[in-house]
Amino acid sequence: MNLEKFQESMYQLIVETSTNLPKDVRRAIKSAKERESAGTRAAMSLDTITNNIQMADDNVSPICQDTGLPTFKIKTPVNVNQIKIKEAIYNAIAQATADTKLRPNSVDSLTGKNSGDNLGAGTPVVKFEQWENDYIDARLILKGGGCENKNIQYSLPCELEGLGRAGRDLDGIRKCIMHSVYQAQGQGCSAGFIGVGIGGDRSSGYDLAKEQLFRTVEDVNPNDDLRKLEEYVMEHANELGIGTMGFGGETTLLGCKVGVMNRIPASFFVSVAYNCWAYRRMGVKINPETGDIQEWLYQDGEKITFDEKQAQEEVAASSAETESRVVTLTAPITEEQIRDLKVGDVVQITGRMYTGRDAIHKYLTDHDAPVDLNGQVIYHCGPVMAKDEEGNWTVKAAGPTTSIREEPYQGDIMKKFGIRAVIGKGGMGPKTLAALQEHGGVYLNAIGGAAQYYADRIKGVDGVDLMEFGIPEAMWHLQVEGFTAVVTMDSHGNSLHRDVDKSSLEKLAQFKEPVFK
Ligand SMILES: O=C(O)C[C@H](O)C(=O)O
Ligand code: SF4
Repeated sequence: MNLEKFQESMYQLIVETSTNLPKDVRRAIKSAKERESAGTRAAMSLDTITNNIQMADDNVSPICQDTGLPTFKIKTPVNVNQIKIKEAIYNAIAQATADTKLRPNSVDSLTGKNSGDNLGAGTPVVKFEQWENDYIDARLILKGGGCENKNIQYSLPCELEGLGRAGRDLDGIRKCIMHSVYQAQGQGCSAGFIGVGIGGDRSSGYDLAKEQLFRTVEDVNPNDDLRKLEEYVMEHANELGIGTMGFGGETTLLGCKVGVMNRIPASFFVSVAYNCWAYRRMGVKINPETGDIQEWLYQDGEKITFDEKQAQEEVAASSAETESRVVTLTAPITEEQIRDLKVGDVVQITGRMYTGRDAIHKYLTDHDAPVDLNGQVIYHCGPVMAKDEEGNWTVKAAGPTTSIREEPYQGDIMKKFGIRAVIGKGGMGPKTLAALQEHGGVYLNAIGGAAQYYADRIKGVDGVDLMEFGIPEAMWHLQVEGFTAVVTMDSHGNSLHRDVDKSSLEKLAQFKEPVFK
C-alpha cells in the first residue's frame, strides 16, 4: 500500500472531521432552530451555533476548540498491515496538530505535561477490525471532554432521582436514558446526541454506547423494541425543557441511538455516551493499494449551509428581540457595575480578559497571580493557538469550557484576587453563587462550542503566563471587542442554572409511570 498517500488521506479525514460538521448533524440542528421561537435565549444560542458552523467551514478551522480524544475505527481487508496504518495515523495526527486543525490535547495524567502533538500513552485511540471486503473503512470521531464528562453508566436495578426504581427490563432502561439527559443539563453543550449501550460489562457497555454514535442521526433501528425506545426518548427528553446550553427551550436532545448486547447474569449495565451538538464524526472508504480516498461517508442528502451574514443578522435581531438589557463592560470593573447586573442581561466585553481553566484555578489557590486580577474578567477557555514567524500568537479557536469543574476553587479565588466576572459555560454551583453574592461577582455564560465565533471577537494576544501548563491551560492575555455573554448567575443570589435544574427535575418526575410493560 502507498503509505504516504494513506497518511495524506488520514490527514484529510482529520481536517474534515474537525472543521466541517456532517450533513445529518446540520439537518438536526437546523430543525432544532426552526422549533425555537425567535427572541428566546435558545434561539439566540442556536443562531450563534449555526453562525459558528459556517465560520469553521469557511475558515477550515476547528468547529470547537476542544478537538477531543481522536478515536479511529478502522476495518481492513485481511492482508493489510495494521502496524503501518497506525504509524501513518500518528503522523497525520501530529501534522494536523502542528497545522492547528487539532488542539494539543494529550496530557500526562501524573505530571500534567502536554505532549504538544496529540501523541502519548493511549492517545489517539485506534481500533482495528478485519473484514472480508476489499476496501478499508476508516472512521473518526472527535468527542470533546465536556460531553465525555457527562457520560453515565447505570447498574440495574437502581433508584433514580425523580423516577424511582429502575428495574432490569425495558422500562428500567427507559428511565436510565431519561435520567441521563436530565443529569447532563447544559454542561455537555446541549442540544446533544446520545449513544446507549445495553448490556456488556463496564468497558464493553461504553464501547457499544460509543459505537452508536457512528450511526447516522436519521437511521431507524431494525430492532422493534429499540426503535420504540429511541422514538420515546426523542419525543419526551425534549419535554424536559433544558434546552440549548441549558438555557431552557424546546430542544434538549437531537438524537438517540440504542444498541444491545448480551450480559452475564449478575450484571445489567446501561451505558450512555453523551455527545455535544458539535458532533464531529466522519468516515472514508480507502483503496488498500493506492491509499486514496474512494468515497466519503455520511454524505446522504443535501448539505445545509448557514449563510454567515444572515446568521449574524439573526444573532443581532434575536438579541434585540429578547428585550434583554445590553451592558458594555471594560475591565477593571467596579463592584457597583457588577451589582447592577441581573440574570438575563446581555453583557458585551471590550478590552482585557484573561483565560484560566483547570490548572490555573488549582494553581491560584496557593500561589500569587502572575498579573493583577483586581476588577478583571477570567475566561474559562483553553484555546487553539498558532505562533507566526515573528513569534506572535494568534487565536485559532476559543470557545468556553465547562465551568462546574472550577466549583471547588472559584469563589475563593474571586475573593482572594478581586476578580469581578467569570465567563464559561454550563453554570456553577451553590458555593460560587454564594461567593458572587458576598463579594460582588457575576457569572457570564458564553455559547459552548462556538469557538470560531468567539475567536473572531478576540482582536489580539498581548501576553501569556504559566505556559508550563501547556497551550490549553496557560493564562492568555486577550484583547477583545464586543465579546457577548449572558448573565446566568448574578450577585443577588439568582441562578438560571439552578432554576432550570429544578424545573427539569420536576418534569422528569412526570415520566415515572411504566411505559414499556
Ligand atoms: O476543553 C475544552 O475546551 C472544552 C471542553 O470540551 C468542555 O466542554 O468543557
Ligand atoms: S466545549 Fe462543548 S462543543 Fe466543545 S467539545 Fe466541549 S462539550 Fe463539545
